[in-house]
Amino acid sequence: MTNLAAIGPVMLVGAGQMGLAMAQGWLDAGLPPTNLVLVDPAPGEAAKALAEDYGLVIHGAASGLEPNVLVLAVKPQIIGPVMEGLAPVIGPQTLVLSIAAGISIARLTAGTGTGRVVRTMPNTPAQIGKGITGAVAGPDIEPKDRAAADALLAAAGQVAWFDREDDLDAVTAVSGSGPAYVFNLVEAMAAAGVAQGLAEHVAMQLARQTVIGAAALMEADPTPASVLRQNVTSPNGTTAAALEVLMGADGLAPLMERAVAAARRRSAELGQG
Ligand SMILES: NC(=O)C1=CN([C@@H]2O[C@H](COP(=O)(O)OP(=O)(O)OC[C@H]3O[C@@H](n4cnc5c(N)ncnc54)[C@H](OP(=O)(O)O)[C@@H]3O)[C@@H](O)[C@H]2O)C=CC1
Ligand SMILES: O=C(O)[C@@H]1CCC=N1
Repeated sequence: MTNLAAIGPVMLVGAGQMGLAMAQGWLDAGLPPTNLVLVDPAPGEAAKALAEDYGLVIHGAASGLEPNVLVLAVKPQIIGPVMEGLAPVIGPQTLVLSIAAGISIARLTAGTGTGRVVRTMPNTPAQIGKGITGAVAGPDIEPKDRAAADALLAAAGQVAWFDREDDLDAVTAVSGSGPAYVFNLVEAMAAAGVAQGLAEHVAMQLARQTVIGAAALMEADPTPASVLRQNVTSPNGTTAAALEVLMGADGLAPLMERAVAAARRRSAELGQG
């Protein structure tokens, strides 16, 4: 694996939720803080705290800096003008990584003036090195670019490369947005516990630790999720009663299918600008 220290200066444009989660992953994996520059015209408290902790500089604009890797972590809605403003710092040495939902390689190439682009879709568990990122290489990506991109993305967790760019909208809908579905599951389980008479804080403790425990069990044990589910399900017991509802014709599977389809549609729409 490429040593992160060997990658050279990395410029993160957009020090928001996802950009900072990735930055934390890179720093934890050995990117020297002196090789990381943040660009954000109005950095929030979390960006300021990270900068303070690691001695990072936050620039209001990118002028004058020449990164080897430029990471676009702004909202898709403003990426056009942001790319225009970055023209002075993008040179032949610059590898561009975008994490913006829906923004195609064609738009990234046109906007940055380089085909050395990688379109990616990470997720927020990147912050603790447990994310998963989907990635598609642009037209002028060479093996050394791909290795550098892979090293940065791997610092945030697993990396899955795709040949078909279209797949990235589906990746966005499953794993990019996916952590929110799991957090919403915790909220729903806690609310259901309250409806059954539990105190709110106890219901939340039970729901949260159940999801944490189940995720940790999946990480420790490669047994398929369906078998882990069956291991909980005593014949004719309480879990079977609940799963009859959850796995029914109008249960979780069709609901999740609709939710993921909606996210995929939105990803495609964001790409239209
Ligand atoms: N959040 C997530 O889980 C994921 C997000 N993404 C993608 O990451 C990108 C960022 O999303 P997210 O982190 O959620 O959004 P945030 O709003 O948290 O982060 C975007 C950051 O960019 C800043 N910003 C605004 N204008 C500029 C500018 N001109 N130059 C530099 N920075 C600027 C924003 O500042 P201000 O708040 O002041 O506008 C904000 O701090 C999006 O494209 C999204 O699709 C991808 C995967 C997962
Ligand atoms: O909600 C969004 O649009 C971004 C992309 C994936 C997760 N968050």
